[in-house]
Amino acid sequence: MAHNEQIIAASKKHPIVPLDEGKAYKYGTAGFRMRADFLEGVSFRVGLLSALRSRKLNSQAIGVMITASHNPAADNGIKIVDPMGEMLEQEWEAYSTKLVNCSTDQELADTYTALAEQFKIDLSSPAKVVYGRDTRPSGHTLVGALADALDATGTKYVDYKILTTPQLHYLVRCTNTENTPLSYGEISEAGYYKKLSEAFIRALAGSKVQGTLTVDCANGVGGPKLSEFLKYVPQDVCPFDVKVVNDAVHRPEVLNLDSGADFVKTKQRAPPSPAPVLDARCCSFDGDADRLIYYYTDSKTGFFMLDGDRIATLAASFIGDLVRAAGLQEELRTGVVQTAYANGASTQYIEEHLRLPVVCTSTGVKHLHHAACNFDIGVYFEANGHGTVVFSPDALRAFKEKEPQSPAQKEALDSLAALGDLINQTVGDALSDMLMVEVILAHKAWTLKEWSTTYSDLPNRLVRVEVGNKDLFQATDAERRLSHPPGAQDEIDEAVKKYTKGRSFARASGTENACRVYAEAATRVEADELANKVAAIVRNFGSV
Ligand SMILES: CC(=O)N[C@H]1[C@@H](OP(=O)(O)O)O[C@H](CO)[C@@H](O)[C@@H]1O
Ligand SMILES: [Mg+2]
Repeated sequence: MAHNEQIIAASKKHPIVPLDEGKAYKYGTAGFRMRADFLEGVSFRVGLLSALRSRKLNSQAIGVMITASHNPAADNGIKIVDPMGEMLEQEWEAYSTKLVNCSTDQELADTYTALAEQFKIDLSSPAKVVYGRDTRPSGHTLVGALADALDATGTKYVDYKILTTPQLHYLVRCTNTENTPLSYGEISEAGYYKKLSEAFIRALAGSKVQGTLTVDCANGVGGPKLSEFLKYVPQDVCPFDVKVVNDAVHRPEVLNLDSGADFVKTKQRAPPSPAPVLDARCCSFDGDADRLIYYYTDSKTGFFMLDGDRIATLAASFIGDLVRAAGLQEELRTGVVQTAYANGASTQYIEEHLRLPVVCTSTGVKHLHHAACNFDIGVYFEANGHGTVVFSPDALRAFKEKEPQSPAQKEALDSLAALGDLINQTVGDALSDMLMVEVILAHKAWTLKEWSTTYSDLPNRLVRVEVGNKDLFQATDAERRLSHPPGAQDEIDEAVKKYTKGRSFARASGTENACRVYAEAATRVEADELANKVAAIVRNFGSV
């Protein structure tokens, strides 16, 4: 039977749920993400697209991750991962949207064939897809639909079952680099733990992690995976005292409930359970373990959060010092990538204190990742805790091959090489980022309080504004200004002018049906006032 007939037959088992009039499925910032009962047909169709993509890219393996990250338990989502573990190329997001929105099985099969023709894809060539899912119960049905699409298109596949999102990215890259000079690691979950634990010990280079680290896993997949990782850290060689909390994966209804990195960042407080312990070093993962936020509670000043901006500045400062100690500062360009949501004080600290260049990109990690790859060492984090550090092939080679002229230089080169292995090169990874932070704190012998004094955040406010049609709002200049509707940016500029250290911008959200307004200023009162004024401007322009 030709692919076409098989696709039509298999598709009947996984029909697409029609959306309300005028609505369509869309491959957004985080792939397709919505209530899980809409996603079975979507998953099937994503399977078809992944098969095409693999064949288009000379049979390299494509990844599919089934997760809705920090969303409520009833949601789920589907994301496609490109061969080096990076996010799906943007142009193909549109093709997947097109395939998913076909209204009949026949139209689906025809669109599949048309795409194959458009890209001159030989449908009899080999194709491979590897996939995993988070702990949501709906994941079962969704991988079933995915596998049916892969069978119908004669695609080989590996089901890695339950994984964190960054683990799947790791496995995709390992699969496609096996037996090459770029080999990224052993192609297994155990390989991931081995690589990270070995690099962690090397990067610590004898420094000791101080005290207990409490890790809130949002009752998601990060819990069991962190516990598994810890078995690979020999406590006699490397004492690492970790308390894993909120790891009730057997109770799907509590996933992301009052816990996790997104809760901590948006509510600006510690999870209520377990009860916060004064001065304890704590961090939170999100539901699929690709975001990380640190925090502590001080007896006098209360809750203090160290978010993505803080992690970026910590990493940039440490790595910048190592690059200088290794004598590589002329050879390798180090830089930091942020979005407009980064606190202005962090940007100033990086530029003026660390003397490193900062690039601002649009929201969404794929934009940051791309910009970070233009540096030899690119540190990127969104304020929400999603990010990583990417090293160019030149940088990795220099760490391994440069002849050290002194023991101190050798030590710096070894540390950089270890960080190159420790830090996930494919995507932000809560576990790997956490180990990086722990290494840096151990080397500096810093508590979270010491880390938090490097600079003071400007008071800021993020507001969500409901508007009739968010598409009226079009942004430019890395989303820092509005080009449409006409006149809106002039009014925002007028408002901002009145505030000391004032900065504010508005943009349409890429994940929700709303606009977001960010404002910061010298004082809390001014930041709130500015945010309210700009929100009022947006509301006004959005109501026409
Ligand atoms: C202000 C903010 O936090 N925006 C988030 C949010 O995007 P929006 O386009 O702002 O809805 O979701 C994205 C995907 O998770 C994340 O990358 C981004 O940082
Ligand atoms: Mg996530």
